[in-house]
Amino acid sequence: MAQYARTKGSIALITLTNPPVNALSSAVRKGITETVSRALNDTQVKAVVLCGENGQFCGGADIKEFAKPMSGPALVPMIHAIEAGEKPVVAAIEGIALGGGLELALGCHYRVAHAKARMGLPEVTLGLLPAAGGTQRLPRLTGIPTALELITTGRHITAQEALKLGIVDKVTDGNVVDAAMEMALSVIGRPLSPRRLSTLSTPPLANLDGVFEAAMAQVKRRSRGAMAPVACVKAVRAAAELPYSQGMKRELELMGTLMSSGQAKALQYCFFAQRAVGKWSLPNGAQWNNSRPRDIRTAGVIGLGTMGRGIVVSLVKAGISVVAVEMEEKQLDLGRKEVTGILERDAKRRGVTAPLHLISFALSLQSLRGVDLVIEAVFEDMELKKRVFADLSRVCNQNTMLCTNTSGLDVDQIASVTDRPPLVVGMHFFAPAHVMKLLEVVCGPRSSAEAVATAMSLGKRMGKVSVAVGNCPGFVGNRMLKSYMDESVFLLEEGASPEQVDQALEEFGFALGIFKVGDLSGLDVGWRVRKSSGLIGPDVNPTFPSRVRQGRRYCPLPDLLCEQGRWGQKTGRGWYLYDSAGGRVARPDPEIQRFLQDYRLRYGIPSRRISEQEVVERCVFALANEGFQVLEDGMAAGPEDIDMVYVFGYGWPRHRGGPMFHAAQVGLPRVLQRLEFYYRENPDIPHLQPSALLRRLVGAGSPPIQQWKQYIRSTHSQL
Ligand SMILES: CCCCCCCC/C=C\C/C=C/C(=O)SCCNC(=O)CCNC(=O)[C@H](O)C(C)(C)COP(=O)(O)OP(=O)(O)OC[C@H]1O[C@@H](n2cnc3c(N)ncnc32)[C@H](O)[C@@H]1OP(=O)(O)O
Repeated sequence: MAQYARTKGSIALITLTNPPVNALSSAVRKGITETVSRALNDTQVKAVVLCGENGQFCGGADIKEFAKPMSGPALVPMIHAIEAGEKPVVAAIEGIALGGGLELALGCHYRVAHAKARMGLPEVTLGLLPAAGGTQRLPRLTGIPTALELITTGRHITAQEALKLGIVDKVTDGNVVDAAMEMALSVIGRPLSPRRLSTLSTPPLANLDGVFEAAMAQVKRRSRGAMAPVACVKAVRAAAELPYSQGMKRELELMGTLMSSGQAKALQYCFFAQRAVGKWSLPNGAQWNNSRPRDIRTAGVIGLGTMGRGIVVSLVKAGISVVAVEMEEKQLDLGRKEVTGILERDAKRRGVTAPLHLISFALSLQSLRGVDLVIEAVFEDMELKKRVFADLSRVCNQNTMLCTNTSGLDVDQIASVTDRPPLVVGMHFFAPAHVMKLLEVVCGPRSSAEAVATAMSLGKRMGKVSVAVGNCPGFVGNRMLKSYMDESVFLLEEGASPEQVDQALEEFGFALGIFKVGDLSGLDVGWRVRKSSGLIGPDVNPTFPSRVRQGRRYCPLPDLLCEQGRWGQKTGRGWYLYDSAGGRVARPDPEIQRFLQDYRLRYGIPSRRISEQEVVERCVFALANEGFQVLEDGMAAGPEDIDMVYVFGYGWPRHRGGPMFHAAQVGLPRVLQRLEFYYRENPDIPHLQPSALLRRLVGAGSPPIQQWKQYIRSTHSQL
């Protein structure tokens, strides 16, 4: 898995061969070890060039091997042998040099990169650190602040930035192997000691303590509860304070702790899950690799509210020409201003020109006649959406794909008013749509494979993680969210405060607690949905609203709050208090405490002390329990799909893998036992009743998450 050739007489060319990214599997490490030794021992060879086949230098360690016992030569001595060798070794970096791939290149004496190459040490995103000497060599080369930033964020850099930072010695537009050969020939005979990074000292830095303290504070703030960024700071500190050999010991020690951690397993699971969700399939056998997406060049967006604006920006940034339609002139002008502003700010940040020429604004659906695809983003109201789709069906070319950005309405019902149900799919974006990475692609029972393929691929083009989901109320994300939200308000009834629930969830790792999220997105949104679904209406006694609706426990607290005009940040008051309408800083509100006490008194609900454990278990296990039901109902293809929906759309802490992975990590028997306990205590909350799939999995001895699909008994799977 490393080829050896002697070229130009005195140059040995070693080529890594492990498609698609030349990951450093045990076979590749063996190949490199053997070929480097051969080159160093061949008296005809004066210099060595190391490259990767198929335009990729190296994607780093083989992540799949992390789950297995280590075999074959280790990376550290392999890289050390290259650096310590008496012949110059030049890395020819094309495509990518990531993780162990960049560490390998840092062990070489010179580095030449193609202008389009990208480099980085992304181990932190996998719950690890660059433990093949990366934390020790990079600070010696770039200085501590740069190394700290690159290692703790895992950010990829371009060849140009790498050149500026001194990480590569030369950048070429031409053939990188030829340029590396040329460099190799030119350095033969030059002293190698100054090129051995491990022998150098880190460049001096004033206020070392201050720099590391600030870095530590920053990583703790940014990635709450994640271990790897903290370990990365510690490892770089070792480079600054210890001789290389001791720094390497510290690097290994820190890596040892990370490698065996649940966080690393969760993050590596996420890496593969993110890729697995792109491999969708439908019950009729159509799937990602046998269905051709359409080439979308022009799109229409209807509705320029918050969602529509974000969708326009996402499409335009993907290079698609967009016709943005609003029915009222005032809304259109507002939308135009907002969209233009977002694109201009983004372009300024990136030092490019805003692609405003790609957008046109219109007041009539007629302007959508010739577009390839339309995304409707009007108000979440079935009758309104049906009217829009019936109109689109009349106005648009017969072949235009019609997509609805609904967050939970029946896509098939919407499709039924058109003349082309096979060309209708749901594209559920998350607010703000130009920022959030998740796209739920809702496959209606009549959506064609071509339509699904097109929506999935369009999502990818817009930089989204597209997840195919079934057509049920709330789809995957919002359907599960209901159990989670219900639990959080039930906890308030029983004695908790919004800040107590939020704190427990934020300590668990959520970016924001559920009540802060509610205030941010607007409490009136859910209020409207509850009204339209019949949960609130003329039958409900306004002075003493019932706590049972549609046959299950119901908490009227959010409705009572909305009736008081407490709609969240937009009104300056919600579950929290804000300085003014639109304020962002949440403060606990004593009025809410009184409101909750009065409520409990009125309904005779005894207030009790609720532990952090109960908050997390009831919210998170209820969420996962609904996830099992989603799987059983065939609305998600597998646990990975659910987990990616939560990681990319709902602020779920990535280092906990997703709700389904978390359940597996906690242990399915424990999750089952806690749900049984809470259900016994609250028999009026059906979503606490353990799902049949969870019971079956426990009965089968809790197989690994990758095998769960075998236990699903869905008879009408939509995926
Ligand atoms: C007691 C303790 C002892 C410790 C001893 C420690 C010794 C030192 C150990 C380790 C140090 C080094 C660690 C590392 O290097 S960790 C890996 C770092 N590299 C990365 O994180 C890169 C990951 N890959 C990517 O970011 C992307 O894949 C990409 C940018 C390379 C390419 O992107 P794209 O073109 O979009 O393609 P895909 O992402 O779809 O990937 C294609 C295909 O390739 C698979 N793949 C990619 N990278 C790896 C990899 N590093 N290992 C294994 N497989 C990889 C990917 O999964 C896709 O395959 P598919 O899932 O089957 O579709």
